[in-house]
Amino acid sequence: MPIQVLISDPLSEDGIYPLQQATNIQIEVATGLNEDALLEKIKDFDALIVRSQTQVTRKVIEAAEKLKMIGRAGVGVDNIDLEAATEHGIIVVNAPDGNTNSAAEHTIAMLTALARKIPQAFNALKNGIWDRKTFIGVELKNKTLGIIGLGRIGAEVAARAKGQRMNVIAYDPFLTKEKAQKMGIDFGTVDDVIRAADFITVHTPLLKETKHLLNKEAFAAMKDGVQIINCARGGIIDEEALYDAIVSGKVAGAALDVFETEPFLDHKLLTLPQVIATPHLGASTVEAQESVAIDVSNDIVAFFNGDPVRNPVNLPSVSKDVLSKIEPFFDLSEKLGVFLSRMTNEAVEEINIKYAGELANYDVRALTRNTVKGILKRNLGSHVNDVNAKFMADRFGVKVNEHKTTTAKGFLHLITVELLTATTTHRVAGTLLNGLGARIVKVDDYVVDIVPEGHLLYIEHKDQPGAIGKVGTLLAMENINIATMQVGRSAAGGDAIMMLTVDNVVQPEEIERLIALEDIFAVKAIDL
Ligand SMILES: NC(=O)C1=CN([C@@H]2O[C@H](COP(=O)(O)OP(=O)(O)OC[C@H]3O[C@@H](n4cnc5c(N)ncnc54)[C@H](O)[C@@H]3O)[C@@H](O)[C@H]2O)C=CC1
Ligand SMILES: O=C(O)C(=O)COP(=O)(O)O
Repeated sequence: MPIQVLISDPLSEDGIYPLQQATNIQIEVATGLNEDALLEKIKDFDALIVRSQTQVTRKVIEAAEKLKMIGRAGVGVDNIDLEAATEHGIIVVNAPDGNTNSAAEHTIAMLTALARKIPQAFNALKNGIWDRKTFIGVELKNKTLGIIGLGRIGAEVAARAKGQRMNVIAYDPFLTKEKAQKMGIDFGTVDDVIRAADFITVHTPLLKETKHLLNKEAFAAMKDGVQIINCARGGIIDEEALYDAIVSGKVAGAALDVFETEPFLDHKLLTLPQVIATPHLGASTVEAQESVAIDVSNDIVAFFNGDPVRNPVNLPSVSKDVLSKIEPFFDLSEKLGVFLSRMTNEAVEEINIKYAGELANYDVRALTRNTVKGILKRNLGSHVNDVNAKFMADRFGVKVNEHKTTTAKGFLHLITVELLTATTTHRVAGTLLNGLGARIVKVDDYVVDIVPEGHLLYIEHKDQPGAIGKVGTLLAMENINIATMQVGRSAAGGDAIMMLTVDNVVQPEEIERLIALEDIFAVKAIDL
């Protein structure tokens, strides 16, 4: 029986030739299916290829009895329930490089069209109006382009904007001063970018952290007359806030390719003359479509031939033997990474992971990948997983070192993770206690005993009478219940930390209030 591949979104005919040539593969193209039709159809297929339209929900995955692989002919996998796919052992691959150029070119096209009001002028002309007054534009030269998210596409946009003689300022959690200097651009925080830019373009994935990154407050902080471009994902910009900012005159224009809900029709943003829009066309070129289709097709052929795939998004790859020894540490190793990632906002330069005790006898690379994933996922979200964690670290120039020693100072096993940035080093150690489960036993130089679960608060403070009380009182005022609390100090009257487990998520404004307390130096909320 040949391998059945369903293509449920429009794909380049030329790009799928690797599938057409494979003698063991049969292809069916069925685009525009609604969920019910897809639920029915998917039952018979071994592989599914999609673009951004098809919503590969948990329900679809659960109905896909034979499905072993999903190919995303493009970058964003936010239309695929990765967790469900992984749970069901379905490998997801994407094509992260094939449409970079097209998306960057589309962004520049939108930027230029926006600055010179080309769509509006063309529209008027089509309607028989020869109007040379209304459509006065602005030059790009010497203007500042703010880029939020300097990955593949963001970096290409930066290079092209420099060609337009624009100044570029960017923010990306992986952007360091050296990298920025090499690219001939400025770098700063999101706030710096927002305040400095005449045009702002976003190129991040849509994540919890990037959802409504450009919101009411962000628009208020921008220059008057700023112009906005979104060719990344709907939802990074709060569409309501954008509408208000345009109507109030704060934002002079916006060019949108992607929307919170697609298709994007009958929306009030489209009634504004300052808004130009395309229907998610960033990757819609002959070249990009051929390239992404070739990439996923090759990966599908490779996978069903038992060969390694090039662009796995969620592929687990641990031998059964090793798995039985290290599996109990999977959750802990990732949580140590997540914990550390919350302790600094600076670009990560190096990660050292030390396995002490019995663990040192095993191949722990899968745990290392898990920890690295835990660290990187703060900024990469679903773009990073155990399979591509090491690759992502390499891509962002983050060194990952694994160390082993058979002595674990009183513990049967101990995993110590160290995270280095340009100016700071943070360390956290964890273990599994026989019958008691996972514990974090050290944070920097402080000995602790924390169950790595729920909502944690890490607070640096001065060892001073009343410091703990102030924190307790403020949290009580905010109606946040403290479940557990531990303190550690370097010396009496010196630096100290509090580690609290609380019953609710601590909101950013509550953190601000804690930081404002006397003798409190740093507060980090860590959700595990
Ligand atoms: N309109 C379209 O048709 C297309 C849209 N896209 C979308 O463009 C986006 C970017 O794609 P790529 O550049 O290929 O991805 P990438 O993974 O190479 O780059 C994303 C960058 O965003 C950064 N980032 C993550 N969180 C951030 C935050 N909070 N603030 C600032 N930066 C943050 C990451 O560090 C990374 O460098 C994706 O959402 C993708 O789906 C991609 C292709 C076509
Ligand atoms: O690659 C991406 O992330 C895109 O947004 C492109 O989407 P599309 O394949 O054109 O539906």
